[in-house]
Formats: sequence, C-alpha cells, structure tokens
Amino acid sequence: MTDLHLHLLINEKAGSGTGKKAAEHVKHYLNTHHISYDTHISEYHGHAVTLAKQLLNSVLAPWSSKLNDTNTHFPLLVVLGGDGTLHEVINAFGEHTDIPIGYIPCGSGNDFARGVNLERQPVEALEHLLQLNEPDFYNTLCYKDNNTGDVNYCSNNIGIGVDANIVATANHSTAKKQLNKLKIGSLSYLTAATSVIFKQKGFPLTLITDDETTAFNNTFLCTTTNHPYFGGGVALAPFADPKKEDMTIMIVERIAFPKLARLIGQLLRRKHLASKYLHQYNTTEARLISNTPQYGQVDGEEMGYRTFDISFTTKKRLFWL
Ligand SMILES: Nc1ncnc2c1ncn2[C@@H]1O[C@H](COP(=O)(O)OP(=O)(O)OP(=O)(O)O)[C@@H](O)[C@H]1O
Repeated sequence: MTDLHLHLLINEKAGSGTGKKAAEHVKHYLNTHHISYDTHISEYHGHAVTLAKQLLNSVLAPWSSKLNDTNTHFPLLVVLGGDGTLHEVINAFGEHTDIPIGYIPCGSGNDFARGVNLERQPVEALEHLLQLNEPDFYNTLCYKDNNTGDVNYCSNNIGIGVDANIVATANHSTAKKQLNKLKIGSLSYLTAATSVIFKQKGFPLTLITDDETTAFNNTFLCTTTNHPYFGGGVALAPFADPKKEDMTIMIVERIAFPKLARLIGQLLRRKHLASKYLHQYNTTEARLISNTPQYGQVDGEEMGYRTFDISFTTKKRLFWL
C-alpha cells in the first residue's frame, strides 16, 4: 500500500446529484481512517479542466519521480464524477500521461468504470484505490481534428450519427431539466432515443485504416471506442479492451425499422456481432471522414452538428485504478 494524499476533484452534479452524495461518503471514510485529502469542486462545465491544470502546475507529480521519495505521501488526483468529468481531466493533463489519475465513478452512465471493471459503489471504489501500490497503464484514444489541427483525448468513445444525435436531442430537451430535478436525468436519453432512431438518416462515411479505405454510403452509427461500452452499459464492442494497443471501430448501416429493431434486440443480448449490417475494425490508427454534417459526441459530450475529418491513435496513460 502506498501512502497517498488525495486531491479530490468533485462534480457534485454528476449522476443527477450522485456526485454530491458520493463525495460525502468518501470524505467521511477518509476522515474516519485519518487519510489526508483536500477537495476541489467543479462548479460548471469546463471547470474541471481549469482545476486539473492548476493541480498539475502546483502539487501533482509524475509517478516515477516519487518512487524513491519514501518520506512523502504521493499526491494523487482522484476524480469523482461521470464520464464527462473524467474526459475534462484527461484533456487537461494532455501529454502528461505519467501523472496518474484515480477515479471514483458517480455519473449516470459510468461507461469508463464498466470498461475497466471498476467498482461503482463510491466507498468500495475508494477502498480499492487505497489498497493499490502503484498505477497502471491503460489506453485512451487520441484524436486529431484534421480541419482545425486540434488534438484531444477521450477515455471512452467518439460517436458520429445516431448516438450523438440522441445525446444532443436529450441535452436540449426541456424534459431533461425536469427529469434531472427528479434525479432520473438518464431517462431523457431513453426518451430521445425513441424519436431519434426514426429520424436519423443514413449518411456517407469513409474509413481509412493502414490496410484499406472503405466507403459506406448509408451509415447510421459509427463509434470509435476504447472499451466495450456505450450509452450507459450497452456492450457495443464486447471485445474492445483498454489494455490492448488497438481501438475498435463499429459501423452500423441504416436499415429499415424492423431489421433495426431486431439488431437492437441482438445488441442488448450481445448477439449482434454476426449481423451483416454491422462492420467491426480493430486497428491502431484510423481516419474517419464524414462530408455531410452529422451529430458527434465524445465521452457523452456534444461535438456539435458538423462535418468530420478525424484521425485516431491510441495513447497509453497512467491510471490509479
Ligand atoms: N458543477 C457543475 N455543474 C454543472 N455541470 C457540471 C459541473 N461540473 C461539471 N459539469 C459538467 O457536467 C457534465 C456531466 O458530468 P458527468 O459526465 O461527469 O456526469 P454524468 O453525465 O452524470 O455521467 P456520465 O457521463 O457517466 O453519464 C459534464 O459536461 C461536466 O463538464
């Protein structure tokens, strides 16, 4: 067990308020067990980036430099939030992949936690974290927008098409605010899905990998992922693994509703991989081009309605998981 000082970066709003409760349980445990910590509360969208950068420039340190320094507690950043908060922190750290990130999931979907088999009860996740001796490498996705040159990172996946359309529709629905107040905000995604599934049209998409260039004329969903899950626990890419070097790209064709309903049923029963309407690629590098505007999402956050030309690689980073 390594002596740690925990810097808790908390999104109290994550999981429609689960973050606040989780933080209370975690702080109670740390107080009771005399473990040192401080707290940093994310007050608004994007604030976790600022907070993580401030900590990066002041108290955090790469893992290797502290290995020989046995007199101090290792300063570990621990994120309490959902996939969106983790996304902000990973991007704040950027190339500083040797600074480990601890994580206590308390979002609505928690797909990253599922993908790395992390305990989803906050105190159990904390106990697990405290028992570890050292961080470990996991792959994240690194993506470059070829139109702007911007490079960013993602812990889960990037989706173009129906999944992103659902995220955008849910976020802009008035129902979400009401459902959030009732602490069942994730229901808004289900409501949005039922209408968007009919509205999303097929679109042309080009996938370029090391081996080949493939043009799809009628894409419904294109997800580039680092682990199996999307949409709050749906195992779209069951064999994707953040410990493996490669990423998985899943492309689903727009098909008539009865066939689509069957495919969704297969997906929920994890029997979808044999479908001829689904195309799976495992690769270490890829480029995706959509010349018609579509919705995009990254780690459940909106990328807007626009054209896409994105290059992907995987990037190893240290997590304390
Ligand atoms: N204090 C805050 N108030 C409102 N929004 C915040 C706050 N802090 C962070 N955010 C934003 O809240 C959004 C949702 O957070 P997050 O994704 O962590 O939770 P979630 O959506 O409940 O979980 P998941 O993504 O796992 O379903 C993110 O876009 C994040 O930037």
